[in-house]
Amino acid sequence: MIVTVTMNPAIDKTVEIGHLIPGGLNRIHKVEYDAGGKGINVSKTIRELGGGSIATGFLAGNAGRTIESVLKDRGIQSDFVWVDGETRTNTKVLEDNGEVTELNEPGPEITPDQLDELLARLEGYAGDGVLFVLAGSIPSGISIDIYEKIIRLLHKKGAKVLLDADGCMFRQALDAGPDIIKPNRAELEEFMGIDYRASDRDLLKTARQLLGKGVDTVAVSMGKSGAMFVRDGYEVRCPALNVKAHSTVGAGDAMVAALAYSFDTKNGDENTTRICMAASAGAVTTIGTKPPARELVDELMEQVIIEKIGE
Ligand SMILES: Nc1ncnc2c1ncn2[C@@H]1O[C@H](COP(=O)(O)OP(=O)(O)OP(=O)(O)O)[C@@H](O)[C@H]1O
Ligand SMILES: O=P(O)(O)OC[C@@]1(O)O[C@H](CO)[C@@H](O)[C@@H]1O
Repeated sequence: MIVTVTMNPAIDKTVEIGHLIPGGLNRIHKVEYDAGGKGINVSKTIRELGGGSIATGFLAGNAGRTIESVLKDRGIQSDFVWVDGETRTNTKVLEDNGEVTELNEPGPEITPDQLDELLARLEGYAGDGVLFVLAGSIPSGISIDIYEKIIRLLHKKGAKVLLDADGCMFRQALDAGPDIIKPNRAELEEFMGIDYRASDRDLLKTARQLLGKGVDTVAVSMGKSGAMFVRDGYEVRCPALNVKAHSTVGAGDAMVAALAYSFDTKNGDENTTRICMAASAGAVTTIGTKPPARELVDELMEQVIIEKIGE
């Protein structure tokens, strides 16, 4: 069983404009709305891949009701804690050259009781064979060590955790030894404390260090430069697939979904790598943060090139 946890869901409003003029009048020629937030995107992609998950986290207001109904229409079970206020709307400004400017809102305020309610629900789902996906930012009212706390809580119950978080939350959560992580290049560079572009060798070295902290699998996503997958006895790098990019937002979530789906279906290392590369490339071809279709993922899996790395 997979449970996705989105503490801070969002309606993603993708607006397409020719070229963004900061400080000027920008006319939008297309608008697209999606039920988003990282864990929710993961649930949507798992569904497309043919798997199932329970989506949980916090929802609020009309935007929250819209998200809940989108999930229902897609056949995704949801169990959110309802809070006051309004789930955020995140605006993604997509220019003709493919560049995306993201304007992400902070999200509603969460009270200690509401957080306790979510933790109780997570504990209720936890057990052997259950994978929790903790993904994305946290709304106000919640401290940055929350992912660390949740990982410890879930591990006590025998569950596994896939973490996709950035900054301090990523660093702090590592102390609890998440089982699978998917940092992108920038997140890993920040973790390494470097302000230059890390080489593959640097990234590999850091990924190996993370394995030493109790992490079982590290997937480093590197945008159009591809990805690296590192676990004990399996170290590979894959160039990105050649696809017609529309919006890269959510590509990382599709990779997380493929990792979770692979864990749940006990896919081997090579198949996991293939489906991760294919699902993430497929997500790049879709409008807004829509998941890639399974048929496309199957086609793209054939094109994945897996290069062994390591010394
Ligand atoms: N232009 C592209 N062409 C092909 N594949 C791509 C492209 N951009 C991203 N990908 C695929 O998607 C994966 C994830 O991308 P990226 O590293 O940008 O994730 P991310 O930063 O976590 O994204 P997000 O937070 O927006 O979901 C890459 O490892 C790659 O496989
Ligand atoms: O503000 P966060 O939680 O870090 O990221 C939220 C978000 O940008 O992530 C998804 C894409 O990965 C979008 O659906 C959503 O708007």
